Amino acid sequence: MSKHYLELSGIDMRFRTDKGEFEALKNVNLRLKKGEFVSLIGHSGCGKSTVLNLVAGLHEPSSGGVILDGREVDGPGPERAVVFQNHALLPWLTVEQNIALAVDNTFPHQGKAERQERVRHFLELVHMGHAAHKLPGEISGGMKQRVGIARALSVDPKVLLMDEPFGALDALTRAHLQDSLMEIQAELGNTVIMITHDVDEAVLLSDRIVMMTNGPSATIGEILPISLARPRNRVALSDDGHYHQLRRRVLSFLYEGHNKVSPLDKKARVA
Ligand SMILES: Nc1ncnc2c1ncn2[C@@H]1O[C@H](COP(=O)(O)OP(=O)(O)OP(=O)(O)O)[C@@H](O)[C@H]1O
Repeated sequence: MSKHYLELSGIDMRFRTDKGEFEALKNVNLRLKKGEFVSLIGHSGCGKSTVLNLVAGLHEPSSGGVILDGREVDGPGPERAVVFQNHALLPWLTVEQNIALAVDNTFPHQGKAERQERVRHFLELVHMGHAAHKLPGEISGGMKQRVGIARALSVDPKVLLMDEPFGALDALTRAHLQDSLMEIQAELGNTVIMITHDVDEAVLLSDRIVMMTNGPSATIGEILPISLARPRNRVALSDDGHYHQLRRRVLSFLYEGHNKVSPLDKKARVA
């Protein structure tokens, strides 16, 4: 068995299109330790969501494979929970019912009281206990995202996959959620892969930042370890020289050399 918790090996991903085959990814190799927080960053269209979808089991790679905790990923499953940018809550169910649906589906053999306790626990973890009986349409975008995170965590996933989870939020709400996520991560020790376009977010949250080259045939260009001590404080880091060096390294990867995207390319929207 691999000593790595999550392993992507030799992954190529080709899509069939009207114009023939399109090779989105070429030879992607990545290994995560249990409890590691890894961010994926790269220009729009380089293949970040494709990598996440492969780990989620939503795509099957053209070559190579994904192994999680010693088992090959061959389809979606509750041990790989996904948090999307647009939360994807069911609008006709309350906040509590949205989480209960996931819990009931994943733990059908647990008693009702135990399942209810689990739902409550994760609602409290994201500070949403007070809104348990509200509908998604009655809460803010940031609150919806908290519920989405609670729902994903409530099924005890082996890996949490986050696709730009805070991308649609205003800067202050985003900062609050990043802080909450760091607290939750410190408490639960989840293994996380997060896609982001935000360099500051990547440096603040990650143990490593995986920087992808531009497609087609995108691959991992560089992996940057983030050795900043935890817990991390955004205000203190704003005066930290090492933080700025790391930030600069990511910016230079994205905007210099072969990864540079023309300013005319409207798809380039890396912050
Ligand atoms: N089902 C598909 N069929 C054909 N091409 C696809 C499919 N899914 C993705 N692609 C292509 O693969 C490439 C990578 O797409 P992907 O969505 O993974 O990029 P991304 O880095 O997540 O982009 P963004 O940052 O804009 O969300 C793109 O060129 C995209 O058009």
